[in-house]
Amino acid sequence: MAEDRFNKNVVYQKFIEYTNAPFTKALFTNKIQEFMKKGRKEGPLIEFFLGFANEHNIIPEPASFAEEKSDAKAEEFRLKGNTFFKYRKNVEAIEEYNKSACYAVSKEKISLAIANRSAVFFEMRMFRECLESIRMAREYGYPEQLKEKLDRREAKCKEEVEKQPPKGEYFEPKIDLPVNEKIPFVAKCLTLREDKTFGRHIVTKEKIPAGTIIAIEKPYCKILADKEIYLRCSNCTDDVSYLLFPCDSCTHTMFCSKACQEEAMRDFHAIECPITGALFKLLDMSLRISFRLIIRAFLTFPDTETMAVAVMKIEREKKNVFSFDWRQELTPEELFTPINNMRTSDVFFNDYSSVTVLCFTLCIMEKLLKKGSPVFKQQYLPTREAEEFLKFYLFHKLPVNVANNNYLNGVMDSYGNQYNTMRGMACSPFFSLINHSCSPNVACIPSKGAAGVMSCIITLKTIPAGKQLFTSYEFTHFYSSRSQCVGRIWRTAITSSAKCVACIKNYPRYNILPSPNYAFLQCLFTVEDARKCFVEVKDFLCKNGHKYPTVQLCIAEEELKFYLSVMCGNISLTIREKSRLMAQEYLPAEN
Ligand SMILES: C[S@@+](CC[C@H](N)C(=O)[O-])C[C@H]1O[C@@H](n2cnc3c(N)ncnc32)[C@H](O)[C@@H]1O
Repeated sequence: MAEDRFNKNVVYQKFIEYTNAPFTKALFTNKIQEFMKKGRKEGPLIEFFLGFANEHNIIPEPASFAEEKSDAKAEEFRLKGNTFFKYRKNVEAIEEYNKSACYAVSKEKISLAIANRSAVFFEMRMFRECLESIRMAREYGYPEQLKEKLDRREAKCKEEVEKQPPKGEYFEPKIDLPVNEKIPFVAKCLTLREDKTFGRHIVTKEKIPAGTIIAIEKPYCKILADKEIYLRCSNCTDDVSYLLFPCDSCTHTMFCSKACQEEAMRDFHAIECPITGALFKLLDMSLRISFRLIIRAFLTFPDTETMAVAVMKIEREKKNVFSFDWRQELTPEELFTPINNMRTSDVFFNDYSSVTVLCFTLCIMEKLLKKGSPVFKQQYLPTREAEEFLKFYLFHKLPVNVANNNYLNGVMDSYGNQYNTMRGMACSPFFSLINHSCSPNVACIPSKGAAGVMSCIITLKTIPAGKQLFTSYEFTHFYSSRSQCVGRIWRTAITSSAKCVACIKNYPRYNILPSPNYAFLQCLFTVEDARKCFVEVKDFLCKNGHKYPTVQLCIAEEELKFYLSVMCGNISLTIREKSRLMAQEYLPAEN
């Protein structure tokens, strides 16, 4: 993805050059200061930035990022996949084959790519997955003259499946405490409070022991990490690379079922499809989920005028997740209400660089929607007033959206790096009410439920009655320094006066966990092993929590998340394959 990073930088780099050049810097500073002084009239500021971007031709046309499907390109990716496969780089091979299917125009090329994918699953001894890919290759019209090869693979696969134990069941977490009557996905003892220091926040009315599952929530919106787009379903984010088939129109989107494809079309993809190339090249993951939240906001309403009126009412009423009875089916507008009413600190708008980045991002997104997505333009931008509304909505909601997302998958490796295991980001109405601390007492682990990926919230520490819940938005004190907490204005907008106990008490930094590499060990644990370890670690945290912070307790908190993650089947193909190779190298042969 180095190429993508470069492209993202090209646009931002151009802006940054102007921001730092003496003459334009003075111009920018002047405009931003004016905005800060004059009771925050954002109109002139937005117009200034949009005019500037236009005049200096900073943002390329969205169409220039579009990548046409082409059988020739598809063949290139398939051959690249073959090379990876030859050198046993299996996950990379699957990625290339899926990419090949995405770029292919003809059904035959799609079927060839998918048939090659089945060969990789065979090699990885994932026979059930291999059979799924064979079935799909046939559906796409695998050529008759090559049929024999596929038939042979299928027959061998069926033999192997017979020999394999049935697929292990994953643990479907349940809330460990009595649940809120009206919000069955949240424990009853959790309640919403609000004050000047913390804004809205969640407090427990009763003591909760460490290792307790306190909420299991369906995210309102999710997005895949860049590196996952040819390995996971764009809609449900599940790790089902053997089931993926391409979007009919764009080259960056795959689905695992017709149901997911339809849901994605309804929720975001009809708008995003013509600009997927630009989205990946211009926006990082946290901005992409913010963009998707904007799209979902519009799609909640038939037109911009209706939306503008509804948003005013929604903001006046200030409803949140606790304002609804979730036992009933909520309307799209009701589901959207707590999301629209998410908040971030106002200090964001007092910071020169945050406002500058916000304005750059607004310019990019406005252009993507206005020039790149005909469906959006036709439905939501028919008049000047509608265009104005979009700009204001972007300006006010982008900082909020960015501050209210969380990573999906938080198991760190031994260097405190969670990117290895990251599937993407999510935004959920209840979890977005939990404030940040570098010494968190809760964490969110993705789990699988009947309705797709869920955010499972678990306590890491015993929380006394009356105390607030905190999660870590980025790093904890044991991986990173204090300055990384208070300095993260763009993401959290936390002022130095905000109460983060780890920062106030200057909790120590331990840096590295002792295990060789957590992420890659996941596969060596069975669900049963993980469950046993989970109980032991939970017990350790409950008995020793009062001694916090110690290195053992910090490790135990990471372990708790790790074991729950294994129990929930949160093991990506990349990690599974790395663990398989590690096991081949280090463990005695089976026979
Ligand atoms: C995910 S929301 C948390 C809920 C938020 N307090 C509210 O009122 O909706 C993130 C925002 O909460 C605020 N926040 C988060 N952690 C905080 C803390 N430790 N102290 C004070 N404010 C915090 C910041 O404004 C941040 O942008």
